[in-house]
Amino acid sequence: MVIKTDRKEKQCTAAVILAAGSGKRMGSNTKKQYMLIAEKPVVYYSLKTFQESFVDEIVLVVSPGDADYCKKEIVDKHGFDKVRHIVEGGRERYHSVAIGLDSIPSCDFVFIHDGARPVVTQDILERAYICVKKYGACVVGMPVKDTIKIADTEGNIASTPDRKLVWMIQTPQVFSLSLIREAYHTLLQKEQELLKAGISITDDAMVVETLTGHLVKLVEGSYENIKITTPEDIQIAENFLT
Ligand SMILES: Nc1ccn([C@@H]2O[C@H](COP(=O)(O)OP(=O)(O)OP(=O)(O)O)[C@@H](O)[C@H]2O)c(=O)n1
Ligand SMILES: C[C@](O)(CO)[C@H](O)COP(=O)(O)O
Repeated sequence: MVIKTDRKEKQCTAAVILAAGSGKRMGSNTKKQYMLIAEKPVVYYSLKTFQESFVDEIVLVVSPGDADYCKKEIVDKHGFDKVRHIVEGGRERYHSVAIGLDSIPSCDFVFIHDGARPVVTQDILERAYICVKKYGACVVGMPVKDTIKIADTEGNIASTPDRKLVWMIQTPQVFSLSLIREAYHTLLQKEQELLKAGISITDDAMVVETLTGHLVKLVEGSYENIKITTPEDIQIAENFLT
């Protein structure tokens, strides 16, 4: 006899948190992921949010030479026991993502998140998770508030896209693990070809859009979910976090 139940198996969810950037635009001696906001390093905040979420395990990607510091001073110190691997990233963000993806054991979904976005919230993670279970590929973002112009190479306005269709893209970017692994595998195979064509890969959605036929759904993030990029962002994030 077969007994039907409505109970679904819990699906395994992993996160890759990226902290292997060099922070050139911040122009600080301390890498921006370790700069302090309310006495805690920037990357602490995303790790805390993921640690306290439904996500099962975390891979933290750091710059070469930073793993011991991160383990002792951030991960162990704050009891972030969902961090199962701390790995060294690569030259570009997409190299770091590919390395992070390689460290995840078998899981159903993966959240890829910039450690430089400390104001990510549980609500954002929940919305992204609902989306990815339905669509397999979802990125967090917000509709733009300003009018956006596309410029030509001389600094003149070339066109004005319809603002209703323009979003600024944030992280997390969330995918079925098999889809994003396949997309990144293809990216690394075609990297030279893409570079020659002048295509720069700045987010994970782009890897899926460009190299698979899979649609990527937009999910509402928050205007507070900023990426710490330049010095004034530290104070802005501190205002949101305290
Ligand atoms: N090779 C790289 C480059 C970036 N990142 C991470 O990707 C996120 C977004 O990158 P960005 O803001 O551009 O960080 P940086 O590369 O550090 O900054 P910049 O571009 O100003 O040098 C950050 O959490 C950063 O640590 C990474 O893990 N590996
Ligand atoms: C992925 C991203 O956060 C989306 O806005 C962003 O593209 C990463 O920043 P980078 O400066 O392009 O590395």
